[in-house]
Amino acid sequence: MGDFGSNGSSSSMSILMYPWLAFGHMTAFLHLSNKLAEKGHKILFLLPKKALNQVKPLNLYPNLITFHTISIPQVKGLPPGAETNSDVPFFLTHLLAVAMNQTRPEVETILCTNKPDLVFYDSADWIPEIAKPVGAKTVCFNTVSAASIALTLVPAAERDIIDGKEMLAEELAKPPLGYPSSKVVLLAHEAKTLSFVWRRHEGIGSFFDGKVTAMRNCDAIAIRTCRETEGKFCDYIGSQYSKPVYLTGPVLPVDEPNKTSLEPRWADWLAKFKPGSVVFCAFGSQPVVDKIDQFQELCLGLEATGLPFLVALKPPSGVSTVEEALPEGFQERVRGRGVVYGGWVQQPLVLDHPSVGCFVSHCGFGSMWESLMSDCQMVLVPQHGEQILNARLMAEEMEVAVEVERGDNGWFSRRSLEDAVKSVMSEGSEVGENVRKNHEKWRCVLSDSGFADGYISKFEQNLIDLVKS
Ligand SMILES: O=c1ccn([C@@H]2O[C@H](COP(=O)(O)OP(=O)(O)O[C@H]3OC[C@@H](O)[C@H](O)[C@H]3O)[C@@H](O)[C@H]2O)c(=O)[nH]1
Ligand SMILES: [O-]c1cc(O)cc2[o+]c(-c3ccc(O)cc3)c(O[C@@H]3O[C@H](CO)[C@@H](O)[C@H](O)[C@H]3O)cc12
Repeated sequence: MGDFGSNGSSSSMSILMYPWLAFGHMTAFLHLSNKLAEKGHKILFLLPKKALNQVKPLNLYPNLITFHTISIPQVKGLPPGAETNSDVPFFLTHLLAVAMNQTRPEVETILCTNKPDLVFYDSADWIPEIAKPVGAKTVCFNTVSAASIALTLVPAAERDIIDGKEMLAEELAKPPLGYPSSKVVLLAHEAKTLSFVWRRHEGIGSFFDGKVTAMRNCDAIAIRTCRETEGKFCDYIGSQYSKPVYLTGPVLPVDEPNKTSLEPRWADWLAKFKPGSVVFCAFGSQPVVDKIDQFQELCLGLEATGLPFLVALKPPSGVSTVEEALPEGFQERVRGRGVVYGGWVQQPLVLDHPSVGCFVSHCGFGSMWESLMSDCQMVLVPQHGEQILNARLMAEEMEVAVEVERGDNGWFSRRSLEDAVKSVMSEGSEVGENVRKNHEKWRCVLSDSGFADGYISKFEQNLIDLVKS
């Protein structure tokens, strides 16, 4: 680890990063590490062994960013060998948090050995307790939208749970006092997906308790967002916690001159189609479409658009490959114009391909930024609370995307998917023109050369001041 860890002795800071064990989070922490390494700061990045191969290629500064693998203990109830939440069904996520808590002694040893100036974390709410004694300042870095934190993870959102009784959907949907938006909210049936937030688990309490502790005990809260899109939510969070909220801006990887190129199998396949004609669909790094019927509605909706499409999705629950989940006769019908792939594709590069004109996304926060920076039309199929809020931000506040309609049972149909895609892709569609125009405006603001750099420079200054304080 060389001379990592100066505890403020030079202008270059040493920073330890320990993100939540999920690719969406690790990727965002690594993008931020790249930005800080670009300014000469040293990073020690903790992550589980199995994640290393996927995350390592994103490291643009191997001389300044060092990976240190952490052993994730086997916790009863978790699938054997589980290390990230890609390995764990959603309802068992709390057990992964239990496993992460058990890494505390190992992290404490690393801290004592390295004595960094700063520690960045999001889920490991005990970090401040072990960082303070070694003189490190702590930053709780949130990779999700400020809106989703403001709605559920502030002290005013505390709920009384009586004897483990599940809360009613109406109760879950109620925004906390002073919440600054009437558009970025959830309908009652959507709010049911928030019940995990306040549910208590033996030994670790609730997700709410963990996040509020993480933000109460840090020296500063950081959020991967910008004032232009989420200023009022950031101010609300700052006032709820009475502490500084530093914004990093979008933190997207820059176009490197020698960056890796899109895998030839996708580049060649996409090149067969007209510019802007292909619909790309991906739902992030976690298995999200649980139900085989919804998976099939998605496929059939894309088929019905008549457009070429590339889908990169994990198989739904109950099957081990996407092929097993496809509707009958589907592959034969769409051969030559539609592909459903169960593996990982290079999403930012696919979005950048000239043939791709529409992105059907689950609206994870990483995907939201990537799609905003692209010139694709955007169709949103959010699955969980946080993604639904991101979708509301994009569709209702920014008016840059169209959200697929769902019935009262929360399900979408092939028809609603087809309609949403056609509404943004058909020539002369008023809705399509409106979102294209608004998206273009935002893309210009966000991709202005000084925009992201301005955020990172200000963020770096915030950190320097914090370390000196
Ligand atoms: O096939 C794929 C799928 C995904 N990806 C990448 O994986 C990342 C996925 O991140 P997202 O934030 O969109 O979505 P995830 O569902 O994985 O993340 C989850 O945790 C982090 C939160 O900020 C998200 O809101 C939450 O949904 C994106 O950067 C995307 O480009 C690929 O490169 N290829
Ligand atoms: O679904 C969510 C709804 C909501 O209003 C807020 C959140 O916040 C977070 C979050 C995560 C990390 C932070 O530092 C702050 C907030 C959510 O994170 C997701 O939680 C899932 C369940 O534990 C987890 O599987 C996923 O990896 C996280 O991204 C969700 C909501």
